[in-house]
Amino acid sequence: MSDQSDSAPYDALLLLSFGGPEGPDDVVPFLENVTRGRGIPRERLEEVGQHYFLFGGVSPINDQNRELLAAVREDFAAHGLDLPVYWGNRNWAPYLSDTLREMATAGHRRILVLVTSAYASYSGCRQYRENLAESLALLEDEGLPVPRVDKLRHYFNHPGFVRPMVDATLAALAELPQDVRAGAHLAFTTHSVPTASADTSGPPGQHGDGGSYVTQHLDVARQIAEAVRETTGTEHPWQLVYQSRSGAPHIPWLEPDICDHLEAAHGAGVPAVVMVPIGFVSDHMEVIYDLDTEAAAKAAELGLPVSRASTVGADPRFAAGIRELVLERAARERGQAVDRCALGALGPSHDLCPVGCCPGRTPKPAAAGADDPYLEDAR
Ligand SMILES: CC1=C(CCC(=O)O)c2cc3nc(cc4[nH]c(cc5[nH]c(cc1n2)c(C)c5CCC(=O)O)c(CCC(=O)O)c4C)C(CCC(=O)O)=C3C
Ligand SMILES: [Fe+2]
Repeated sequence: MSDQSDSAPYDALLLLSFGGPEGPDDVVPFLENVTRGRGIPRERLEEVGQHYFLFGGVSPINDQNRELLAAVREDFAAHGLDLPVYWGNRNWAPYLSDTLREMATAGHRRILVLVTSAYASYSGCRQYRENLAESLALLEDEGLPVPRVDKLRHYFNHPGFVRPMVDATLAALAELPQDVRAGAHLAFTTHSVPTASADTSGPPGQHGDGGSYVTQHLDVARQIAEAVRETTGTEHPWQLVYQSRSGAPHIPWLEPDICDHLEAAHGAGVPAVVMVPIGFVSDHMEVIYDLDTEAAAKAAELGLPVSRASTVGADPRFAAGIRELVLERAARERGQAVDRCALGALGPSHDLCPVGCCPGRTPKPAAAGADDPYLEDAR
């Protein structure tokens, strides 16, 4: 076993997230940051801006990341792990490049990165790796030392992620009226992405038919449904569905959408649905608008009872899982053999994204993978 407090060779952990607006004046510039060069129709942007304005122009995501940071720091301290934890975002302050500059200036040279997305996909993995490469290039231009960055493996099947989601699903089931509870179906939801992007998610050997993105979500959904059956003694039929689609209508994205699914379920006589947003790690805007507002309104219109499971957020078990993943990776970087904890059928994910993992539409340099331009030593 690895030393419980040895995170060497790493000297810092970086929480890397999406970012969100913190007031009405932030909404438009935030959306411009998100959609720069991504060809999202103008009407969709105006509509999404309204989602934020409905909540006073504030996304809950930044506060949720502050809570996660606090939980991770608390967990590290309680376990004698002396590793500073920083936070940077792709689309809003604190911006990744500012945080990395601060880290490099503070003397950090080996940085481990945790992204707030548990799965393989361009948006949830490679795009963050591109953001890291861009920020490192900026440091280089500024004449600052360029730290080496590594990214933690995908944690979708780590108990620190799965166990809180099981409990959240049980709690959401318990919220349903008793007379419809036993017949409830589970709708596991995640962000829709273009099918072309899903099909090329994960390492090249896993491309095709939804790629790693869909396979990994199905693995989590199956585990949660199975754990719920073991606990309640009731088998709840389940399906993986999608939400938050944003592309132009002629481009195929993963389907069915949660709202269409609710309508179909109601039409088929399903008495209630529990929505389980396994695709997200906190109850941010995609959850509180797309599920709690839009899908809930659809369900109310249909007269279909629904409830929604919470995401892991700052659950102490998630923080503990992050510590375990940090210690695991540190030990492996030191050349030590360690247990690599993973539930479900897929096994622990790769440490280093191989060449061709989750490609974008236009090739860009990406850090923290086999094709990292800043990786001097062959690994
Ligand atoms: C896979 C995935 C995740 C999960 C993994 C992860 O967490 O990273 C995710 C998370 C999030 N997405 C978020 C917000 C947005 N995503 C957008 C647009 C898009 N997302 C995409 C994918 C994903 N997105 C894609 C393929 C697009 C199309 C444009 C493009 O190809 O890039 C847009 C533009 C407007 C629109 O919705 O069309 C917004 C505002 C927020 C913040 C919420 C908050 O503020 O609380 C979060 C956490
Ligand atoms: Fe998104």
